Amino acid sequence: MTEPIIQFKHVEKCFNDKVVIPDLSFTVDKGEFITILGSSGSGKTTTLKMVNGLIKPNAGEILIDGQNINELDLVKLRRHMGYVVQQIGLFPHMTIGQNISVVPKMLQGDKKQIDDRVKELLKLVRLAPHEYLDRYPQQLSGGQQQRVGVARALATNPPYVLFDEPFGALDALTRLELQREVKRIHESLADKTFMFVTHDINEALFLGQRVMIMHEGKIAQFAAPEEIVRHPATEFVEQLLGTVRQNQRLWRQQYD
Ligand SMILES: Nc1ncnc2c1ncn2[C@@H]1O[C@H](COP(=O)(O)OP(=O)(O)OP(=O)(O)O)[C@@H](O)[C@H]1O
Repeated sequence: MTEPIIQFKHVEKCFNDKVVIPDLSFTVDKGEFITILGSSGSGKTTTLKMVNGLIKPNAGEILIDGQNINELDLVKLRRHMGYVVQQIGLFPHMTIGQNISVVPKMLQGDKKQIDDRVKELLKLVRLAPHEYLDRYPQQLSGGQQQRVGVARALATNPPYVLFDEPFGALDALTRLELQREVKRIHESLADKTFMFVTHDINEALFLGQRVMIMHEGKIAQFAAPEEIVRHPATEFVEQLLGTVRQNQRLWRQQYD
């Protein structure tokens, strides 16, 4: 049974009188992994930031677990939403263990429980605790830092995790490795809702159980990857898919 957990109803967002999102409606179900794909400036980050209340819409309704976001305590809401971004922002003077435990320490006092949780999270993102717990962020590679970012986002066991282009700055192989990890983590943690913004079509189709394709602030298509590939709903979606096909063709011409 599907259970709506994030709902946008006729949401509009303007910046300085310019309408960026004219009329956005969609529903995400509990436990889904949604990717949001679109060209630069199509409104992906704005949409994600409206989910955790960092940006307020000008009109329309946003419901989180059935409750209007305007009626929620935004500080509490954000503690229930992990957030992973490209500039992950680890505190340089804190160890990896301390970085992951910042918010859990604010919320509860039990040191032993928090220490155990941090170790469990490091294992989940495949960083051996005995090796990484006491290191400082600058002693980690970019990919390892992003793993810490994912662990930190999961530290309070949030029901939702939002990702904004988290792997955009990583090399192709590290990126692929982390995509697999995030997919595995989502599968291993029951009922967590993931929303993941990317402009990489391969990443979007690989990770998303459903992919929301945005174009100029509107949804061009919101469907399972197979459906998008088989039945692109608009010319824009066709063009996006065309970029993958073109790459495949070039690859074959050059090397087959
Ligand atoms: N704080 C702001 N003030 C004014 N305009 C903004 C602001 N934030 C975003 N915009 C504009 O809103 C539009 C959508 O921006 P958004 O960051 O949501 O796009 P995006 O799809 O995430 O793009 P990208 O892939 O480049 O990050 C853009 O035209 C952008 O210039």
